Amino acid sequence: MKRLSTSDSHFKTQFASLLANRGNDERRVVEPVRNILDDVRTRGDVALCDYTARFDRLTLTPEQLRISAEEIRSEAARVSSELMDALKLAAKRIEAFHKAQIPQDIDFTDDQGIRLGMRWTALDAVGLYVPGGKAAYPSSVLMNALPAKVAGVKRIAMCVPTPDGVLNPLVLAAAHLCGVDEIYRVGGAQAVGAMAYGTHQIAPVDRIVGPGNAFVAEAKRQVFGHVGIDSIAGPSEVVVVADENNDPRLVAIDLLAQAEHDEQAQSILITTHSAFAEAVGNAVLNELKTLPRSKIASQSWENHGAIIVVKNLDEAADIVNQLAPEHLEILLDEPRLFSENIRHAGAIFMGRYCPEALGDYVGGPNHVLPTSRTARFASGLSVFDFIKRTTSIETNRNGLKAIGPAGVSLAKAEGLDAHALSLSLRLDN
Ligand SMILES: NC(=O)c1ccc[n+]([C@@H]2O[C@H](COP(=O)([O-])OP(=O)(O)OC[C@H]3O[C@@H](n4cnc5c(N)ncnc54)[C@H](O)[C@@H]3O)[C@@H](O)[C@H]2O)c1
Ligand SMILES: N[C@H](CO)Cc1c[nH]c[nH+]1
Ligand SMILES: [Zn+2]
Repeated sequence: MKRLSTSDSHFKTQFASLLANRGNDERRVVEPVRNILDDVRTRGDVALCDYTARFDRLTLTPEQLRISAEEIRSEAARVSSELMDALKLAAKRIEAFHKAQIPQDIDFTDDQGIRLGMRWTALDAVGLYVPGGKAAYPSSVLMNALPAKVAGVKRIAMCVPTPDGVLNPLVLAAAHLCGVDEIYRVGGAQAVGAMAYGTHQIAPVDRIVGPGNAFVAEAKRQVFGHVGIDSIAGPSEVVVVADENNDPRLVAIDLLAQAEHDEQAQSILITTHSAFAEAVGNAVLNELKTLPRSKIASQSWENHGAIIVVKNLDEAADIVNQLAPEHLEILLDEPRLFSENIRHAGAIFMGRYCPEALGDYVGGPNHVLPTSRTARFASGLSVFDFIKRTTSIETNRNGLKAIGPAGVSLAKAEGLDAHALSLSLRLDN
């Protein structure tokens, strides 16, 4: 863990190294992923079965890649009613928030009498990647599937690795709840390749969404262009801005809630109070003694964690904007006031009773968010990832007469005679 203070003369250098230290180093996986994708393109399902045997220790025939309706039903039936109710509450809130995102079409006639429009259309087929290597993420099923459903996507295919062949009942229950029944037990780059290029068993999709490890992220990067993708998700991050009126233990736990995701996750505390910073640092070490995922969390905290003591909240806001974190918790008396100065963050959690974990599960907004400082230019998963725009122009002779001559001039200036004629012949008509 790095301790930084803006009063320190080395702060700029130390902070620069903190900023640089983000994202998966995907260079080491570029070649292996390229080979896997080529192999899936060439050998299709046979390659999928080979990689599933190698990485997930599961021997399958191509026909067994898809999880059957009976397996989905029987696994989902094993989920307790308490968990089922929790899934339903989460689904209801996520669905409602994403429904509120549906944008309006545009359709108006301008003062030259030309009718202009823009229409939103859902994608035909999308592929959801649901991570399943180190941990299973039923909540990510809801976060990926529900915006697609709300957008009106007709076909939703889902890939999830099942290490050692173990199905996760809650993952399947979540998929079932969202009406997703095309599910394949394939993970990693091979799953991304199958959804992008198609195999005999898995028809190709138009866009692939969902988080995953470095292999998944790099595979999405390599298939981009052939299909759409949502983003390249890196390791999880949280920045907590807290004053000394917080319980250090709660702040420590919030930092560890990100750290326990992944050894590469990053958790940063920003505070104006150095004694409080010290107390949180100690509380983190204390909590690590009992946390079940302490091995992952302590590596993350040790290598990527930081505590930054600032002189005032303006400095804190400036640092947050430079970090552009995936998640920002504001544990202050007036969180909304502080948030007004934040321009770059994937999602903001305001108030001492609003930890990031609330948004991971049941808040409503999506938990698939821009990482590795990409919140400077990107946003979290939403209905917009599953719809696209088509624009339209409609005019009669009068409208063409009003604006066509300017088009002729521009076409001639570009040396495009057919363009110019396409307009002028009609104007002369
Ligand atoms: N941003 C989010 O919303 C969000 C949500 C959930 C999870 N996550 C992140 O997703 C990631 C999940 O990673 P994971 O590993 O647990 O699951 P995963 O499903 O992403 O990856 C597992 C797959 O990786 C492949 N793989 C493993 N070792 C390989 C190797 N040596 N060569 C080629 N392929 C290999 C295997 O095919 C395996 O099936 C974590 O980093 C987690 O933090 C992010
Ligand atoms: N915090 C993760 C996104 O960065 C999402 C998640 C899923 N389950 C728990 N957390
Ligand atoms: Zn989380």
